[in-house]
Amino acid sequence: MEAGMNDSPLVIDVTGINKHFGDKHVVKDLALQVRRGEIFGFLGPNGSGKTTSIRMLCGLLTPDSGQGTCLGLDVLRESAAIKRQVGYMTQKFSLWDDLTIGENLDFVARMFGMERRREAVDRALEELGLAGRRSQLAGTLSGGWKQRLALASCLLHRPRLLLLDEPTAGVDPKARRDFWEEIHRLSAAGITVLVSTHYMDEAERCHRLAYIAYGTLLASGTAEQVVAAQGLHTREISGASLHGLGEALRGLPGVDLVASFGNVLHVSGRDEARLQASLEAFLQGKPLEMAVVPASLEDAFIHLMQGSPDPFQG
Ligand SMILES: Nc1ncnc2c1ncn2[C@@H]1O[C@H](COP(=O)(O)OP(=O)(O)OP(=O)(O)O)[C@@H](O)[C@H]1O
Repeated sequence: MEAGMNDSPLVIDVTGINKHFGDKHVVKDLALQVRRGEIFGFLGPNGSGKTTSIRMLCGLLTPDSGQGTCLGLDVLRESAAIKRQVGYMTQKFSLWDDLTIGENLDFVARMFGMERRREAVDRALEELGLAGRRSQLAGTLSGGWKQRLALASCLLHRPRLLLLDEPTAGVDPKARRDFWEEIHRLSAAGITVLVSTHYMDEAERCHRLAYIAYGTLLASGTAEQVVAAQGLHTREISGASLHGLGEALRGLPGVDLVASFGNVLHVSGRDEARLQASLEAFLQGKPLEMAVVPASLEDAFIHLMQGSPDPFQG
């Protein structure tokens, strides 16, 4: 978290939030506090309730139970007012391909019933570096520029809270980096950002993050805190042939998880002495090397995931 952010007012402050769809309990007792200007990441497997949580926080979906505020407004009773004050970028943001960039923004401004639309559209174009492309058809933009336009649309009505649902899915690395620079600029200007992602590098760019699996928030904090809370000790195994090694290592005493990272394996466990003893015995005489490395955020997430069986399966 940035220096001083601990004193910033809470923009999201909810507890005991629940949501069911039929007999599926998809968000369970969610408690979340996010401060002004913070970039807060939501991570977790598909179907774990990230989108549903975001939709409840921005007033698009009413929780079955719970309490709290978003932007100082009651999440159960004042959802319409919340909706007007947040910017929400959905997973499959939609633009009108056969309208120009300027027309797309003007259309959104009309939907929000904004006054001085021209001014707002000009400002949005300027702020996101789209001014030179005002007359270009949205359908001709690359993925990265489309996403930039979608972000500009969400910002038109000057929201104080941005909710971004997997905003960079399918966008190339350069465009993803630019997008995150923009998110950090917005954060520095006091806009709070709640963002869901499956990318580890993006998780590390958040001030704080939460890991959700099957509706339950399993961990939250800075990336360092989330990793530390898992209490993992990690060894990196490298060598000429790692083929089949993962399977052989899983199940050894002291080995809680094995994860491949390119040409190396991360082998982790909570009991360092048992992990070390098992690996030393296993590796003896084999053309493999072992090094002590810090557990990564991905190791921590895999560990969290392993401890959380999918209640909707079998
Ligand atoms: N409107 C709905 N009606 C019924 N079930 C729903 C509805 N919306 C979501 N669900 C179910 O709720 C669960 C949580 O879905 P949600 O989209 O919130 O997960 P997610 O974490 O955002 O997943 P992903 O990473 O795939 O986007 C899933 O099992 C999903 O099928």
